[in-house]
Amino acid sequence: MPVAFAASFAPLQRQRIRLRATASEVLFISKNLRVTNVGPKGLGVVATAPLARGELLLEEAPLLLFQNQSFEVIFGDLQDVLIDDRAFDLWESSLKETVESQCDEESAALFWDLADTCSEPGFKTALGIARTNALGLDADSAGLFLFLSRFNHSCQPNVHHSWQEDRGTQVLRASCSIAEGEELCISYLSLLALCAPTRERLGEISDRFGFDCACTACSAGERRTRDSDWKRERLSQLCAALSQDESRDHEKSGPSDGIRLLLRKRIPLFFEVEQESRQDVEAILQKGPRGDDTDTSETIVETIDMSSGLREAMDLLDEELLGNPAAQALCFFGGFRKAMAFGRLSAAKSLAKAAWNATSTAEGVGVNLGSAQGVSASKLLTTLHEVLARSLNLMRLALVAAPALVQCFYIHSVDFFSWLSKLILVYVLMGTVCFIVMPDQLYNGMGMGMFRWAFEIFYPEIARSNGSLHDPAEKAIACVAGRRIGQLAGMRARLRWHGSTKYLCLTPDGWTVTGDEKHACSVEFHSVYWQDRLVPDTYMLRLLAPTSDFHECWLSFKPVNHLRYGGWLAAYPNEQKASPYKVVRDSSCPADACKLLCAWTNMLPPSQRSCTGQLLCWFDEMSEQLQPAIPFCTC
Ligand SMILES: C[S@@+](CC[C@H](N)C(=O)[O-])C[C@H]1O[C@@H](n2cnc3c(N)ncnc32)[C@H](O)[C@@H]1O
Repeated sequence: MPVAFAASFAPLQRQRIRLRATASEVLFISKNLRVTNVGPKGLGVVATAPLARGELLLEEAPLLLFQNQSFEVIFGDLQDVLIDDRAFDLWESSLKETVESQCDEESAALFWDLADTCSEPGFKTALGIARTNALGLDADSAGLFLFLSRFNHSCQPNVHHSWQEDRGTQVLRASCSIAEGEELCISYLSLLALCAPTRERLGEISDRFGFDCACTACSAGERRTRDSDWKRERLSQLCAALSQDESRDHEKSGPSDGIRLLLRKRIPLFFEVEQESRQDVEAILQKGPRGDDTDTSETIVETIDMSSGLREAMDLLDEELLGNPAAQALCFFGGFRKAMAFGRLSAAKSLAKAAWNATSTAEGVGVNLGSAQGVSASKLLTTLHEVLARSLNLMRLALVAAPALVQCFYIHSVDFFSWLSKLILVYVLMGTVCFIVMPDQLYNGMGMGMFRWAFEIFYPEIARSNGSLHDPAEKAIACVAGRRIGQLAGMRARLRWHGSTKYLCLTPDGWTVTGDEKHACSVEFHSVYWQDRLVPDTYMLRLLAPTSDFHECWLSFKPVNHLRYGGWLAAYPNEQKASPYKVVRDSSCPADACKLLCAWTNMLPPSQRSCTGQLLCWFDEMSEQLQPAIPFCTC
């Protein structure tokens, strides 16, 4: 029944979070991309300005989602049904009807404009367009994206695409530096399939996508192709060895930090170059690399130490896959797991960091905090809290000013020094009472960084703040978006002043202002290290404001002067000039918000930098349905 079939093509609902208010499903698009004719491949996307490695290029939600039966029929095991004319017609009209009835006019027109290399030349079918352009999202679903569909394939891709399930979008980032005028290509194949020899890749692309790949890697000369095939095979052996289960390594070789490569019997390239070494090579192939006769199986085993294996893998990745960060992340992650299994903690730590950095470059790991919407009870609480918080601020101000004011009445009746000493005494007493009664507000909200030592003695949990990575025994763990405050690195958020609908926005000249949601910029959390140690709960904030010249600059705080709290926020192109921010959730925060404190300003010498400071703004916890991001690339 066509109706039942139609229901299987579920066009995605409109995304709640939009970076650009357009009618299409494109949430972000770099202004440095252009769709143009790229020769025999048809249309393609080229860079109109140099692009940096890791730069965000596109974020797009699918126009159509193929799942369950529709996926199986068009891309999966049930494709055979389409050989039957009647079944083909039913599916074709069902997909057509879905496009026409459920997509807006502009999107439908763009859909019909997409390439169709599966149907007869000069004739387009909806199924042909879907097959030519849809991209696998996971093992049993695929999506059709209007802009992403213009990216051609390359076996040496310079753009990495990742499906970010929590946001329901494909995110594209440059995987290497890209020059102006260069074509931007993604890989339609998995990273593993990219390591196959050229002939196998060409076969797979032809079988699965119906075209002959004309990328630079596949159309290189015979010699270059052989060299490349050899390197890719070596790369896949290294990757396989790195991702192999560590427990098996232990069984075979006892605890060591070596990795065992299982080499297929093959004639390596140098064999053809150095004819005279033929006998040596044959001997090795017969007896294994060390010349022992123990391994008589089909494979040859080579054991190399992990660090040289990793270095070799990185070199090969640079040569063959332009230093693909997603592949790097997989290798580093494999290395990390091995290092953990071998008990090499410091190596594991740096490998985990390398894996995380590579993943951030490839995928910009993160989720968008968005704003908590539509819950009227929580809105009411928020408003109440806001009223209370403001009244409390007024009371604090009155309390701080009262002794000085009262004392002023007596200034004429006593000598100045006894008047001053009384005033100081009153303030010391007040400070002590506050230190006992409301220490967290005093420490976090009033810039008491210089008294950190006192807080560390009496209130270590406040000085450290909650949610820290460094105290696994901690009971009350503060979370934002389901993540501990110490683990926000890679996350993206939009900052909203608590209790208002005003967001952090950027002016064209790089200053921050408050504005409505439509103009809000996002920030990306980056961990802060001081003398190679992670500073707990503290992050550098990278601004994502694609339409501004200050896109991907760093948020920095500039105080008015040393005497007054307060200052300006601005975007700095240079990370060194930016200030870190500490995320805090203490008893003064309402249930759905955290505080963001400027952790230190660069005006202070490092020895005096503290983790407390000016209260800048609050940011809302994300709404429940968004999940934390996947920490490592899954390719
Ligand atoms: C998703 S579309 C890419 C955009 C398409 N070139 C266009 O004009 O809209 C996929 C089609 O582009 C062409 N294509 C993509 N990558 C190619 C490559 N490496 N070599 C040859 N053709 C390619 C093939 O015709 C393929 O079916």
